[in-house]
Amino acid sequence: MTIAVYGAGGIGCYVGGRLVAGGADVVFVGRQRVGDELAEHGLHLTDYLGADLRVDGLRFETTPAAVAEADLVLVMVKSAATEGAADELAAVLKPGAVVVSFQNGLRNGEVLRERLPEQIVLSGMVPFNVLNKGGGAFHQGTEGGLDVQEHAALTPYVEAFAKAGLPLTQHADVLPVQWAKLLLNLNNPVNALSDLPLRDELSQRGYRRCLAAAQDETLKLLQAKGIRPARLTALPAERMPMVLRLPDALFRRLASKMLAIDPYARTSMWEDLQAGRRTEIDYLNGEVVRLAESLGRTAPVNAKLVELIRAEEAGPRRAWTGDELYKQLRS
Ligand SMILES: NC(=O)C1=CN([C@@H]2O[C@H](COP(=O)(O)OP(=O)(O)OC[C@H]3O[C@@H](n4cnc5c(N)ncnc54)[C@H](OP(=O)(O)O)[C@@H]3O)[C@@H](O)[C@H]2O)C=CC1
Ligand SMILES: CC(C)(CO)C(=O)C(=O)O
Repeated sequence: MTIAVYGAGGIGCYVGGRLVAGGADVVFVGRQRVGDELAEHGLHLTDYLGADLRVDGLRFETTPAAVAEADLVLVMVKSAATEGAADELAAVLKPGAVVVSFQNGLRNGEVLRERLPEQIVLSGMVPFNVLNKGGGAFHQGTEGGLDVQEHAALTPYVEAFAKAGLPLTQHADVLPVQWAKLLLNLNNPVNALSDLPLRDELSQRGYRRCLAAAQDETLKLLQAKGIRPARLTALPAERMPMVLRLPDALFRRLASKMLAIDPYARTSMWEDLQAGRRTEIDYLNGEVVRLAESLGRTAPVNAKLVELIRAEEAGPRRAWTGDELYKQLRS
């Protein structure tokens, strides 16, 4: 059984590398620059629990043809690249292959499904953070395995993921899981605008109030739409904004688990801005704006975060304090 990682970047190299370390047959498809980096330094995986793995002898390819024989394809490109990846996969994949989108946002599975009618396409979710440290080193900074839409076709792979230390949790209805993750990802722009590691950012009430405002707005819309987000954290999603607004000392005492984040961890949106790439803002906070529109409402806080990230993408960049940002979101 061959597993392909399609889009070998932060998440792809980490998840694929763990699978190889667990004994799975994995082919990585990604960019030449990443292949060169891995050829020069090898793949070095660490995690917040102290795991430290060196993975050698990777099969790294740069063309879609490399997945022609794959039985399971893990799609791990950024959301804006999904359409292109789907077209490439459609030209080479064998019928019946299983394709899982392990991407943030809600729509990637749909985009893949439309273009891959002969394959089994499932939506998945990565709850943890991976920092690309450069030189072939990738670090998992927060806890979690992998979540995925339930399907019998996944049965042959369950053991490989368990051996990789990234067990698959299957969900009959994955949409509430995706929305629950999206609620957490509403912090991505706040983190990117703060220019701080996640733990430093979430330690400050100013930034937490920004996230709480974005989550409150989203929760009201989800309620109107009849969607109840799944419970991914110790705290139900509905109670998160109230806890985020607590003063720092109280927050540290009552929500210490939320700060149990590796000091290096950042968000993928911060990484995108840092690398001068287009971010996934349209697929995260932009999704909330679209939900509001579909209900004949508005989502001003999330719309403002979209606008601010657009401005950062165009440059020049600046670091916002929590209070400055909160004022902007409320203006
Ligand atoms: N990083 C994280 O901590 C987390 C990320 N996620 C989600 O996982 C997904 C992947 O994120 P991440 O790993 O950070 O992204 P990266 O940008 O690090 O990795 C994606 C890689 O795929 C490459 N790529 C794009 N299109 C193709 C293609 N058609 N064929 C081959 N390679 C391609 C990209 O190259 P290029 O840059 O040249 O386009 C890039 O190297 C996103 O949806 C993200 O939101 C979820 C949880 C945590
Ligand atoms: C894990 C989390 C929420 C934060 O790193 C993420 O999904 C991301 O960075 O995109």
